[in-house]
Amino acid sequence: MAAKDFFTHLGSIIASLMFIWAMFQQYFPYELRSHIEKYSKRLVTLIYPYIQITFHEFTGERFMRSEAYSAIENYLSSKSSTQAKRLKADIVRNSNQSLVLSMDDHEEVSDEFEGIKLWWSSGKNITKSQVFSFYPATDEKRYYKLTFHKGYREKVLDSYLASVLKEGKAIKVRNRMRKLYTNNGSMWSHVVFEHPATFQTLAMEPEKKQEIIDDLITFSKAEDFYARIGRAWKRGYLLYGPPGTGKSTMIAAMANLLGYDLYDLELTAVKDNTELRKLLIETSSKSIIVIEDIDCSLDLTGQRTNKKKERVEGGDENKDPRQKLVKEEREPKNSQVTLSGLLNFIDGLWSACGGERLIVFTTNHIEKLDPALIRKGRMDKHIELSYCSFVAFKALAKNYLHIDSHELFERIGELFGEVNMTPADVAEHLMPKTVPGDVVVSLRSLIQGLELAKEEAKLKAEKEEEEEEEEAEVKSETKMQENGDVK
Ligand SMILES: Nc1ncnc2c1ncn2[C@@H]1O[C@H](COP(=O)(O)OP(=O)(O)OP(=O)(O)O)[C@@H](O)[C@H]1O
Ligand SMILES: [Mg+2]
Repeated sequence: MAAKDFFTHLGSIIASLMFIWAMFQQYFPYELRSHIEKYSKRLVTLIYPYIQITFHEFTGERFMRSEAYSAIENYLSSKSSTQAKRLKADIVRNSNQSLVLSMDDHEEVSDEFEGIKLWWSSGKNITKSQVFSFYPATDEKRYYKLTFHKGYREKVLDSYLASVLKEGKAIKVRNRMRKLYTNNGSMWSHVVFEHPATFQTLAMEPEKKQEIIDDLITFSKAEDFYARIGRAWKRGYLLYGPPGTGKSTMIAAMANLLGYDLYDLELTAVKDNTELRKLLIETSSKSIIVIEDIDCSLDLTGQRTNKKKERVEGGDENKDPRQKLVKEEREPKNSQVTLSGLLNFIDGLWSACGGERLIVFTTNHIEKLDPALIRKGRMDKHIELSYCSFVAFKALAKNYLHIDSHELFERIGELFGEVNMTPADVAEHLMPKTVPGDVVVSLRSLIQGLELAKEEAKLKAEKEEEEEEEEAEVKSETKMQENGDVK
């Protein structure tokens, strides 16, 4: 730091000398002047061993804010808050309305990158505008200046700056206000996405939860990997399980974990494959595209598609189903969204526009889906969300009641081994009752609920057994009658 300061002072002394020189240069002959200028510049670069790069806030068009400038601003915000003495504060319009600090003009912060020391300073040029302006601020041109030793030129230009821009953009994404898009026909409309669900509040087996979190984080950081292997940067998740087991909650938690936007795609409102493609191309990078209840949205189970084709083609069952799908693609534009249209989009034709995207399908009936739709590579990860286990219940109890253990847990544990209850139902019992926060009331209510469910399950099983017996009896009677007839 001291060395840099020394050279900075030396630089300003030389600059002052050059200023004096500029005032008196007219008294020297032209040739001598150009020689002196040339050698003085060389002298400056020789004795001033630092390189400076300036990033202006506005470049090119007057009102276009430089992307690099705002990325640097974000990148420096954490450093500024710890190092700078004078700070500027502003509120970011994100879901938390958080305060973002940046260094004030003419402040300096230092940074380190692979052992290299660098300095960032902020400043502004004030130009006196001759024209009367309603926007006097535009006459102040802010900039960030990066200073580093010339020995590190390549490293800084090749890797450091790229990493600053990348991290700056990532911080911006984390701070931005996220959106929930829904489609009305072929148009997206959006509202601010403010779902409080997180993976911490999601009740499921801890190992399974951790595996999903790791998978998501790995995906979000794997840009280079996807580029190298030549795959579109996307990943498909299929969430399946009974209603109320946390599929939609998990999607919100995913969006909150990664800071992505959500596109809730209502397939039934999409007219055809062309419209589907248009909608998907309009989705932004860093987003999760969700198709809920895929089995209900459309009859994408394959059977109907084939049946439809059979009608068109005269029911040739031996035909390769793939060929059928290709043909169906060429059907008139008024046709509904087809399985093949959806498969094409998952296969990455649409993702030529780049950027990371997750595609999430949810269903209550995985067995009803066409295997082509859910094979690996299309839906990379299949996640089963199931009935509440005792471990998941403990997570809910901690979240809802702030307790890790209780004497009633033993009985609850036993009941969870005997009866199925969805996390949504368990959560309902744990919601504050007449006396808010009364743990015993909530736990008793859950025990009652579980016992009732057990009773119902028992009655159902008995009924089913009876029906089976009756059926068996009817069958044996008909068989006897048949045998009697034959005789
Ligand atoms: N695993 C869970 N952890 C925490 N809360 C849960 C969990 N599962 C369900 N819930 C609670 O139950 C409610 C309903 O869950 P959710 O909407 O996520 O279910 P779903 O699986 O999407 O159901 P459906 O198949 O009907 O769409 C949520 O508001 C949430 O509070
Ligand atoms: Mg749901």
